[in-house]
Amino acid sequence: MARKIGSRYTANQILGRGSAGTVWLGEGPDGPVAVKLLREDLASDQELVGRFVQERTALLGLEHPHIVSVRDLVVDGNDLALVMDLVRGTDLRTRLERERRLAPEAAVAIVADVADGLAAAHAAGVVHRDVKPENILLDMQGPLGPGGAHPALLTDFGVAKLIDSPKRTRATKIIGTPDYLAPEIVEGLPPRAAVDIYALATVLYELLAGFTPFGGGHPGAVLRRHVTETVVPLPGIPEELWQLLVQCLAKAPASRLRASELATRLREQLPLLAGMPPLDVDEPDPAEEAEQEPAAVPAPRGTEPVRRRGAVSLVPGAKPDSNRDTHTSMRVPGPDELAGGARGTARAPRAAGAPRPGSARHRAAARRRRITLSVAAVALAAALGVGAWLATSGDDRPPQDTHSTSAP
Ligand SMILES: Nc1ncnc2c1ncn2[C@@H]1O[C@H](COP(=O)(O)OP(=O)(O)OP(=O)(O)O)[C@@H](O)[C@H]1O
Repeated sequence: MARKIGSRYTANQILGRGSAGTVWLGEGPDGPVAVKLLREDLASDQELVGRFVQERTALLGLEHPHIVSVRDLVVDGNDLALVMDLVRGTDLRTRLERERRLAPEAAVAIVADVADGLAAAHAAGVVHRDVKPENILLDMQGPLGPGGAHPALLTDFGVAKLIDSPKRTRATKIIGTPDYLAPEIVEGLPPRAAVDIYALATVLYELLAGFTPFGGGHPGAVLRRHVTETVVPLPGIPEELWQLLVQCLAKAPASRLRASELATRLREQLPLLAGMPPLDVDEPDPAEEAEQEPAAVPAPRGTEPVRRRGAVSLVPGAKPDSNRDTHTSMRVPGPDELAGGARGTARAPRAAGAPRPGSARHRAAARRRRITLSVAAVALAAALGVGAWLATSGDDRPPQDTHSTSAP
């Protein structure tokens, strides 16, 4: 059923739902658009509306072939909507679910596109903060690139930051998706451009392997692995590509490549990857994961049971508006839980048919948890000895001296 959005747009048909609202196929004065209509409880939050207006310039200013541009912001009665370029295609999560693993050439081509988009955003002083397959759209009407990959566009720029509440984030929480969270965020540092590189390298690993390097099990264990564990090599991956991944998954943000360098280096590798089939990597064993999960993060006495999964809203207290398991709440893990977690549990991929390495406790479904976390900074700091999990509602812009990048 069609509905008016402000005076200039009509929303005609639902394209998809996320945790923040519903995306519609719409029509505007200049033709078809995608309209992200935020949930009513978000739209009625005056503080949030104020921030949308404040961030208007940054949101509307990002123009790049690999970024889904925001064309307009509509604040109209109970409606708060972002009007975006319409991408006719699918998101990368859907493709990955369908194919399980991508051929290296296609994976690298997609990630190089996203790196180009990030380079432009970082040069404009914007950090995405939520790079993940759900936020990468594939334009099926665009020309086919290397490995048969359609052009990839990064979407949802600045949305995580806007929807995140300063009141709550100033205290002790982070918004994000644990599988893709850079270690420095876990350590309480403000998110700079390098967090996007880490997240994008995680996406590349996931496209190649079929699972993320540090995911699986309890969200607290996932965060701990980002800080303490090293990524385990993927069988059969070309050495140069592996070195690139390792560099971009470095614990130290300064060691990671900048987005423009990453795009260039990835594209240099494309000829070597032409025709290579998807890597033959066996999935970690779900049965072993089920056995080991509880031991990794034991429930402390006298606390509520951990809620392990389930879609919840991006904003605490609001009803979920998603039919996908992309956000999960968790109870704050206590110091005992974190300190008592299993050691050396980073995913250990193995060549198909090789014996299991013994510590595979990762369910396929658990790999895809998209989680919004509220965590106690002090508790984690005590447990890890690395600092607090602090969400920052402060300036997300990368310091120009360390991570500014040039638009391609
Ligand atoms: N600009 C767009 N053009 C076409 N389809 C889009 C566009 N933006 C989003 N969609 C579709 O709408 C769906 C929901 O998008 P949305 O950004 O709300 O949620 P998400 O990113 O999948 O999840 P979450 O916001 O919970 O992380 C996407 O999966 C995609 O299929």
